[in-house]
Amino acid sequence: MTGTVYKSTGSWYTVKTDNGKVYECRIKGKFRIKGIKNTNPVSVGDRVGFSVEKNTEENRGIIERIEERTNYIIRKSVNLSKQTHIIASNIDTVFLIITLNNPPTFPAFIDRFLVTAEAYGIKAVLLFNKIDVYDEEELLEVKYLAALYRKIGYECIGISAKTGKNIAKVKNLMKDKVSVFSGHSGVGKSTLVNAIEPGLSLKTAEISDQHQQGQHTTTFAEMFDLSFGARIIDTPGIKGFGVVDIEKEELGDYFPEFFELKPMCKFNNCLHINEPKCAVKEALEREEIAWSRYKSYLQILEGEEEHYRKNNYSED
Ligand SMILES: Nc1nc2c(ncn2[C@@H]2O[C@H](COP(=O)(O)OP(=O)(O)OP(=O)(O)O)[C@@H](O)[C@H]2O)c(=O)[nH]1
Ligand SMILES: [Zn+2]
Repeated sequence: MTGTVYKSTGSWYTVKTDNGKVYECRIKGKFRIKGIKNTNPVSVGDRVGFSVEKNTEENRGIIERIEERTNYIIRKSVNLSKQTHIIASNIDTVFLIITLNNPPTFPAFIDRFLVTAEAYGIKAVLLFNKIDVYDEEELLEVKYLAALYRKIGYECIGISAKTGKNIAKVKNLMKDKVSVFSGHSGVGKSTLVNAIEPGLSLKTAEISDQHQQGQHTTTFAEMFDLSFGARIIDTPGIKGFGVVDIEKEELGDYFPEFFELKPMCKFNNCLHINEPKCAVKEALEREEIAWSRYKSYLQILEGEEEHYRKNNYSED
């Protein structure tokens, strides 16, 4: 039998077949995937092959194999074993919910999030929430930001989880896909999920300082079926949508508008800092690339973790 892992509690995995039949499965013996040093061999979102256990309670199974993952998001282990914990796998879209204020979501944070999504190979969509309360000036800022990120290739939608504005568009993007919702605490994740699927309440967690990641919370990701053929993975207690180690040389590749220009840089290993004839810096001077993006790039490159709570627009 084959199915998808909907829930994992450490030793038991809830697996749903394509016909909707649910099995509680275990793993037999040491079950390891080659090349991955992780604490959990099977994660929510995995497609698995399993056998139904005979002579036991009904709907029990043993997982025998995992299909290759298209992607997965991770958390570093809290102890120093250098192991990683796979939070979830096979994600189609990750939605970042953004508000200008109450709470503020700064471009540096958005950029860090997008870099992570690029590194993971997951499509990212930006949702600007609470547009019902913005004044004209704030709406202009949303428009500006949306235009900035659309130009790079990211889908952007202004929404109101409260009034229902553009929620149908979000649902459309989610149909037949597996989605994850992220954003700071208070941006409206719970309200949005409830607008999308009334009655479903998730324990959606804040994306927060990576410094707080050490504060271990023993909660587990879980996948939910929605009424319109979409699926959501809820990641409660997981601070951050994961941490990826990115080499300095590859960071620019996760800024799509930089990556596109890289072949035109004089040096093929150009870091776009002080190198001569750098196509990225030239585009920056012509204002074809946003300065806020370049600032975020330099900050990530320098490993300045603190900056994502500051506003890269302010003149400093
Ligand atoms: N005006 C307005 N308020 C909203 C909207 N969406 C959410 N809110 C309000 O924003 C506050 C926070 O919303 P939540 O849905 O609890 O935010 P959350 O992201 O789930 O927060 P955490 O659970 O802390 O992660 C609540 O008071 C909501 O009523 C919106 O579109 N417009
Ligand atoms: Zn360059």
